[in-house]
Amino acid sequence: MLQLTEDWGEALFSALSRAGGKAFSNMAVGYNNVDVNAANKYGVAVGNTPGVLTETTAELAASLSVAASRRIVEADEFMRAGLYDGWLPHLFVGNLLKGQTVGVIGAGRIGSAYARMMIEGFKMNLIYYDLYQATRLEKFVTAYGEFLKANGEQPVTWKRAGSMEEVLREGDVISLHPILDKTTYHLINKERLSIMKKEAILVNCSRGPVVDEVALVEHLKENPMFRVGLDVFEDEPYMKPGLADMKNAIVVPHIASASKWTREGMATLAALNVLGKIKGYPVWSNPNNVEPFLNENSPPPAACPSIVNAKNLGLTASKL
Ligand SMILES: NC(=O)C1=CN([C@@H]2O[C@H](COP(=O)(O)OP(=O)(O)OC[C@H]3O[C@@H](n4cnc5c(N)ncnc54)[C@H](O)[C@@H]3O)[C@@H](O)[C@H]2O)C=CC1
Ligand SMILES: O=C(O)C(=O)CO
Repeated sequence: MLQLTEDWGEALFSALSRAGGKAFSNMAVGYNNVDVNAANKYGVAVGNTPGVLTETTAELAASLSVAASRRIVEADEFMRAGLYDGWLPHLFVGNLLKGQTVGVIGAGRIGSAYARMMIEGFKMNLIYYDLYQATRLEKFVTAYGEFLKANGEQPVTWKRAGSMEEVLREGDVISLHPILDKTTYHLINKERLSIMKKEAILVNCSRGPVVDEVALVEHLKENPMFRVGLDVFEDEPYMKPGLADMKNAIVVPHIASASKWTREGMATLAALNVLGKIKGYPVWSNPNNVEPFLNENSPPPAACPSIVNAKNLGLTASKL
């Protein structure tokens, strides 16, 4: 069972295979640290831990969105420094979320859960970009909009953007939730930052290299009302020079999945991936529904919860 901080490629899979190893599991849903082709070559099953991180990670993204919008960290530092002198009309004025547009790039499990939180919680309108249509999310926003309208409130709306640039231009708060691969490396760069609104909020709880962090530091310097909330960094555990000095950046150390329930669930799924393969179990048919593996009152199904290269290795799917 491995951490997402370890890079697994040809040399390690070859060594694992020579030692008789047949299975490996990341204790993470993202597996950009794993060379799956190399694992395929040596016949090693690669597990991950989907589903148990969804709400916890989305909640941190929502927390960063609110904290950045309302300048909570700056205000906290000001208070602790003994600088508060009494109420002032212009003290830490931030952005109202209600009625604004939330942009989501990568509307998969976490991106969709985050979108719902911002829509239900703050009545924001949605614009999203993904390679695939997020049908369930669209249906939810439509139904919620109708509910609000029936109650005499302004309905929320959704739009699937034809390009990422459309989201960047229109979003007031934009949260990044794609996987990291070569299509999403430096997805947010100097040019794309320049088309965002001057007072936009950018949140990244996906992977650090999705954002060109050097370009981001420059952008933060030039646009003091542009704010970011970052859980992940290009060269973890380090930050690019200058980022730590920026008042308009909130930075936390890759804690988006750090709730007790989630971390226990991740450990359980990772262990069951490996154990299941050793026992010769088939692969669970729906890795988006891993609840049956997490019930403390009944034994887990006789299956590996999530093996990402099951098809490549010709592993059988569970009929459960
Ligand atoms: N900060 C943290 O602690 C955590 C970070 N993560 C990161 O979040 C990622 C997403 O996790 P899930 O939502 O569970 O995965 P998911 O697979 O459900 O969602 C990823 C979405 O990104 C979309 N996508 C892929 N390439 C894209 C592109 N070029 N442009 C736009 N969208 C694209 C996919 O179509 C998919 O809908 C993970 O791969 C991981 O890297 C996940 C959990 C915790
Ligand atoms: O599961 C992941 O991808 C993580 O980043 C864990 O925090």
